[in-house]
Amino acid sequence: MSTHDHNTVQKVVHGLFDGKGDPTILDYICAILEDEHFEFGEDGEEAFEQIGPFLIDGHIVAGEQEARGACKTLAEKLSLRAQAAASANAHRALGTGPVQLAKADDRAILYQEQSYRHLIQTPFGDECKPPPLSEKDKAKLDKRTAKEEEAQRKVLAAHQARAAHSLQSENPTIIRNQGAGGSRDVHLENFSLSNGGKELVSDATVMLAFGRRYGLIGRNGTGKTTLLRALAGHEIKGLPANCQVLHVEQEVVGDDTPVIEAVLACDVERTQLLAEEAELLKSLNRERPKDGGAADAAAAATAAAGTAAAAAGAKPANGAAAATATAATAADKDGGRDEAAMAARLNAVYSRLHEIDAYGAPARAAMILAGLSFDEPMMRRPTRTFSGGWRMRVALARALFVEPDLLLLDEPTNHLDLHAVLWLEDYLVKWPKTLLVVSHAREFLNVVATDILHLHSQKIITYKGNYSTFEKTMTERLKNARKAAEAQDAKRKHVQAFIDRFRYNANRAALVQSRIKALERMAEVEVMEEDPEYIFSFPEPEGAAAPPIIAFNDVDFNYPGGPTLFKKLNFGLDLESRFAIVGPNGIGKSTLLNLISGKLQPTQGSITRNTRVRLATFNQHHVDGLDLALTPLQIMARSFPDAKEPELRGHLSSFGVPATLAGQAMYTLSGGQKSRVAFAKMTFTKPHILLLDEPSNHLDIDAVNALIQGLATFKGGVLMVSHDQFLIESTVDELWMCEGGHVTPFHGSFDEYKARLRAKAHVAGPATA
Ligand SMILES: Nc1ncnc2c1ncn2[C@@H]1O[C@H](COP(=O)(O)OP(=O)(O)OP(=O)(O)O)[C@@H](O)[C@H]1O
Ligand SMILES: Nc1ncnc2c1ncn2[C@@H]1O[C@H](COP(=O)(O)OP(=O)(O)OP(=O)(O)O)[C@@H](O)[C@H]1O
Repeated sequence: MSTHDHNTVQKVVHGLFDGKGDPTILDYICAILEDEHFEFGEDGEEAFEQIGPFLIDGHIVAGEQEARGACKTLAEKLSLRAQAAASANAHRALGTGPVQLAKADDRAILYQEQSYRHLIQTPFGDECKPPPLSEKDKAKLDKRTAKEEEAQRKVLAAHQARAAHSLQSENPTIIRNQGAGGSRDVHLENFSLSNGGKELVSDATVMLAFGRRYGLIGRNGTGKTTLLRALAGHEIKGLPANCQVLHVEQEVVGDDTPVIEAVLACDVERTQLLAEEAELLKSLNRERPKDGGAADAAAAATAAAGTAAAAAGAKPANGAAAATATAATAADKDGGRDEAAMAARLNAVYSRLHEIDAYGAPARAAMILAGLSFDEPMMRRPTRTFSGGWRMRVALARALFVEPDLLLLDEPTNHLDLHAVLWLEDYLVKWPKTLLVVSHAREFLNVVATDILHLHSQKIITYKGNYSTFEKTMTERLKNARKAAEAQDAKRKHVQAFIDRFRYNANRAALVQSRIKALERMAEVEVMEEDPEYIFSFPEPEGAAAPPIIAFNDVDFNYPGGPTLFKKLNFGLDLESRFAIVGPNGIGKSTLLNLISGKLQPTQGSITRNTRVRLATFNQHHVDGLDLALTPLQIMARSFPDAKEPELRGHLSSFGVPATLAGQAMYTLSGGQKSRVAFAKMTFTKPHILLLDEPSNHLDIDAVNALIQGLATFKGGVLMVSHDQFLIESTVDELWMCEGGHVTPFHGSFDEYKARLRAKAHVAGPATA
């Protein structure tokens, strides 16, 4: 426990970190240490858990090791045990000194206030209320809260600055003629990884064989993204220096570059050669050969229109031959030596352009972009005109175009519509190099992965086969291990019984001895620790609501100045409704949810809504909108000031946000962990209708199962936009198709819907496939 003596803590902390870091952060750390319930733990271990991230992210210490050392020192100086020893010494040396009662100051008031806050705010609560706070104390409390929040924001800002710096990477570039000779497999041996002082991977060994496609799975927050980042940064031993690793993590920067150019720019050699060609042609006063650069636009247009054949065959008739002719003519006509040299160089440039398939590049780039749902006009638009989600697709297109030795993708299907997911699956199946993809989408993993890497209990185990095979193997292994453990246990008991029975029997002494040895030799059968099961518990809607809950009557909608998105929509929703809306990006699915929720109003027609009905929406904007500086508990307390802390904690925990996570700043949470907080926030009002926009994005496979179970027992209506086949098939009764301004039921299964989409698309493979 802490001494919670304000002055001592201030003196020790400021003395230890003299001049380092932001004083506000140091004050915040002091406030944490002064908490009378603060535990330092053995050698300051618990202190490290709590203040380590602030020390590291606030740049007060250089790294984890220094943070641990500092926490140990703080424990030695400030823990109650240390204080008791010090005071015993002081007592012996000085006798009893005056006790400064006045120092049981504002902290005590604050803690009293904080622990009673909910009672104070519950006017009719029957609990015994503490005496009301004076205005002065209230002001003190507000000041303290503001100060703490300011410190939290500074820590967040420091973290964001560091993250932005470490993510600043060069544009991905095609690297040719590399890695010739030698094995292109990657052996990562005995590596460990941690994040914010939390050990995520411990002493793991992983082999990535060239040409295989690995699906990396594991519960939210186990460290998958951390592993990809470490690989991309070449921070793990065993990754050959010449292995080109590309991690698609950040969207491309928005500027005036047209989308297709942003992709083509990755072929730096091509760009340089084309620039040199232009220079040489200018100096030689020549025109560019007809079928050279002009092929770019035509190829882009054709491929974008979906003619994949054109993507493969849009090379110029013979750029090099044309160049030879140009060069020869130049040399003959002018006879100048410089000109001849330039012409020869131009010839070499054309040869190389031809060799690297420079004229096929625009078609290839366009084909990839088309697969990711960019139409031709979109390919010509500057990247700055696109939203983050679309710029993420440009980043993905660039990586596919570059074709690195090791491609790292982190939940790529989250950013895509079903059309694009199906295209990507088909494209990756033909991927000629090594792929490591984090995904929670079963179908995607079933199609794409040749192997599964399971990150669990800080270990990584490789399973051959796709996700379904992994699931079967895992279940089988667990069953066998449990059986073996039971058999071993029975055998032990049997041997032990023999020993107990004949222990004092001199005739059997030798036998007993040998059984004791046998018992010692019997190894424990290791049974993999199973993750705790949980379900998302959606509270029962509060207050009866008679149908019709929501009815659309001849609803038309368009954004001001925009095209008509919906025409004469007529449908109703009630507590029994279980629908999923499917349709391509930009067709209006989110708009429809906004019309239902009342965020948008129809331009024609009307929507009637039962006024007693509570609707709750979950979408990525809600997840992204959570204040990263605050903890999940603070977020809940702000949104629901009348609720009591244990109730908020319980609710967070029912969505897989346990106590430790509830007190961690949001910015330290993984994608899936953040989604759970958004779920908890959304459902706290006990809504009647859930409007879920891609709810399974970021959730791990067990969490999706938990969501499915939760929705199965939910007593209200559900309308979701999703491309997650497993989720849809497990939760909804009907598919609604958003198409041509209408929303109509699709009479068929999800597989039939997919077959319909696939029939429309045609996918060409990667360049070297
Ligand atoms: N400062 C910090 N303090 C404590 N824990 C931290 C800190 N920063 C990160 N973490 C933890 O490190 C882990 C990082 O997880 P990472 O993002 O690699 O997980 P993931 O497996 O990719 O998760 P998801 O499936 O949700 O994307 C999380 O458990 C997170 O809570
Ligand atoms: N606030 C807005 N103002 C003007 N146009 C908008 C606005 N929001 C969306 N749009 C446009 O309306 C169309 C439908 O958008 P919406 O987001 O509803 O589509 P969606 O089917 O949900 O797409 P996605 O699957 O990408 O989320 C798109 O063309 C979009 O650009």
